[in-house]
Amino acid sequence: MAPNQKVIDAHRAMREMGISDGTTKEYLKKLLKVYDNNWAPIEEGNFTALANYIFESEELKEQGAERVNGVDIPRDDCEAAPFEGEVSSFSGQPPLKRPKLEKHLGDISSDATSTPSPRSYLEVERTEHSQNHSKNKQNQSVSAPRTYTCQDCEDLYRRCRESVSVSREQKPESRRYSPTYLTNEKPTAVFDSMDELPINDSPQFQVPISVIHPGDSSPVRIEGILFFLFEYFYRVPCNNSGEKFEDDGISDQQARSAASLEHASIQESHSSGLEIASSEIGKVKISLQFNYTHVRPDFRVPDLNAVFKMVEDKCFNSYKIDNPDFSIQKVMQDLCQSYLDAATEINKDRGTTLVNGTPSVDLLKKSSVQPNANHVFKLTILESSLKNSLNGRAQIPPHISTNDLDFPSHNIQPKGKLLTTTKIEKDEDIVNSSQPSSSKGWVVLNQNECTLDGANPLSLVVPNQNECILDGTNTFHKVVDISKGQERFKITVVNEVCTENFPPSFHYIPRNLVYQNAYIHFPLARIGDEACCSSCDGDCLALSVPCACAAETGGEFGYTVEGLVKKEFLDECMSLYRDPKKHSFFYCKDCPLERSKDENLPDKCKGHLMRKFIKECWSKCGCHIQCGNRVVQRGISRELQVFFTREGKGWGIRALHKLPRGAFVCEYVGEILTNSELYERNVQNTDNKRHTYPVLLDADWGSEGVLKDEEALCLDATYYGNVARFINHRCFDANMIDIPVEIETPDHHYYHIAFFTSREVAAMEELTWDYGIDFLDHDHPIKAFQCLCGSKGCRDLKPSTNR
Ligand SMILES: C[S@@+](CC[C@H](N)C(=O)[O-])C[C@H]1O[C@@H](n2cnc3c(N)ncnc32)[C@H](O)[C@@H]1O
Repeated sequence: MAPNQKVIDAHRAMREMGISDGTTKEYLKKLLKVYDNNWAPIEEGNFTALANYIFESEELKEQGAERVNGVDIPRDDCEAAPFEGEVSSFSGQPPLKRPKLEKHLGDISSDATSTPSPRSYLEVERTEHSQNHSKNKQNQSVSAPRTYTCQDCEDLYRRCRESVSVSREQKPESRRYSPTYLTNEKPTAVFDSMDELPINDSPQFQVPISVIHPGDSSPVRIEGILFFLFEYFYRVPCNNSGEKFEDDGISDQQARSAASLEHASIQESHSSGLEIASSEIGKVKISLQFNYTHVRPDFRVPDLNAVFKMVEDKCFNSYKIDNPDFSIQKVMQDLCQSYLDAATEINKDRGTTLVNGTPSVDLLKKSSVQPNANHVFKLTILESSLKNSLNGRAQIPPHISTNDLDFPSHNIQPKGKLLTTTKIEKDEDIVNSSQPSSSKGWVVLNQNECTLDGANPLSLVVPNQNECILDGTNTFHKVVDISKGQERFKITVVNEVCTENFPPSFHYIPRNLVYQNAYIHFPLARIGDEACCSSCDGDCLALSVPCACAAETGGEFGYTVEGLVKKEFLDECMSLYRDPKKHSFFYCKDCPLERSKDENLPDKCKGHLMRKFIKECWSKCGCHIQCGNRVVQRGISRELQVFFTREGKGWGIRALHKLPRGAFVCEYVGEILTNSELYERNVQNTDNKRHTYPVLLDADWGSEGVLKDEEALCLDATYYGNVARFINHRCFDANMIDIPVEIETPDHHYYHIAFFTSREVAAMEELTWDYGIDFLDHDHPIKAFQCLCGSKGCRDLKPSTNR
């Protein structure tokens, strides 16, 4: 049988990184098992997931054994490995009771309190996370280990990665080719504004297991961009001489048209380098230089715009940047400006100190560029500036902040790409494009011409990212990006009200993560042809007859071409909320919620409101990621801000710009827990003084028969969550509504909760949601907060001291 083309491609990509065919074969087999033979996540980003898997598995081997959460496991398949953290099923006190149905204006005197509520959103008083952690630990230590089977490979791989990420905290990261597909670990961004802040209650509990998100793509990495820049700078003239380009996403046509553009003379370039960007006042410059004595005779300096265009195309492909304003030139300018900012006035103004306190001038003297030596490119990058230019999706390479890291450097060879591993020393290279002395030509990003105070300013300096800005009165605080670069737009945090600088610590995650036992497994084989549109192409919304993915919404797509929820659909969803009696509730025969309260003697199901789902296209569909039926999976597309409310509700969120009705704001993201796990968590934390943030995923429990515990799920954003955890409650006329969205799986026990505006929302107006709390339910084990929503139809009729 002829070898599969994908297998060939995988081997080729790995070879380029110096990985032998034997090694590739070994790990590719394992990874295919992990992904149920789904090639899409493996192929993504030129087989990034495979490269990471190999590097990290090899790293583990070097440590002597593969370990899962600290426990040695057999190297081959990690089978039969017990691991810490498995907890036997919990039984004990009853868990949280669901709030009863909300009342609405005009219906306040109805008997709605006796009807069930669609959602649960509860407050509990808690103290530090650390208590939680220690209790969890105690609990785990007495639990029975579980035996692994092959079916657990995916989870196992993720757990293996967890142990890797733990060990990374103790030693520098190494040989990490690019960000992983499986993102269960703590984000590796260097500039971690929240982490830099003086918060001492950082959550310490077990890191949850990641869920692969359909919209995953490699985060933008600056060194990746620079590599592309080298590549195309050199390759344009190569093609001119008739050599064939390797296929890496840039078409021959593109390359040829770039190659045919006007070339400058090589001599000119050598004498001054080719300047590609500079800071505003021109003090910091980036130029491409090459040693013409070694370069091929056909080498001509290409037109820079053509090179930029090629790199941008490459970035669009590799990083799925969908910002039309993305520009390499802008990135490079920001790089220069950030270098200058970081090194000079800006840090002084902010009173921040550079992490590396060595004056850059001294460092530069040490590493001035030698004519024929390995040339290095060094810079200092401020996260905020770079992220701006990439619309918030940039990730500063982790090696910038660590010592002794290896990462593949890009040697340009006449015949195309060759990736080698270059040792990176602190205060040394960021990008080193030098090549072995036997090589014929090289292209270097060189900061030779940078001058600050007359000295060559080459240095690696990581500025403090605690960008809390304090005015004279100490009442205005601003955190640059609470999402730490994980969302397309940065999400600032401001307090114009008091001196509370920032919300209590939590881990920002842009997508849901499995905590432990939740059964989230999406074999593509489970998605039948009727539940996807494999024959579609491009944008499904442009079809004259809607495809199969519109079936869930009655044969019409839920979204308009502008990306808004359709009026009719939104109206229906809102009426379901406003007047739930008109719509059906379902009553489980064996309600998982009641079961989790008392397994032996569960109460009767109180009922769950059937919800209307939107179904988005996904991996098995043939359409493009930009298809109009993929809104939630593309993530936050509006500029949001976390701000301190004046009414006493704590932090809330708002949009910086006006939002039309039906606009997607954000998804409710948190850890995916089973109901028992949530119950356990709450029982353990009843004496603590912290809020919990659970939301049930019960929108379709009725259609499933009897749900097992691991299928009855909820989201908890207490420790891991996104910006949605700051959305405050409003009893009546909230300006957002939550709609269940099916993306990865037609099984509705796991789905996404997406917030859409229920009316036009003005810029800077607080975004609110009706949690569905029954403030009159005095039997509820957790006391509801005193509502300060201020709406005319506020359901909290308790006498208030604050209102
Ligand atoms: C999901 S959090 C919202 C963010 C929260 N304000 C914060 O500072 O982190 C839910 C908590 O916010 C507070 N909250 C939300 N809506 C409120 C309201 N209408 N009135 C008073 N407090 C509210 C309650 O303490 C509630 O438990």
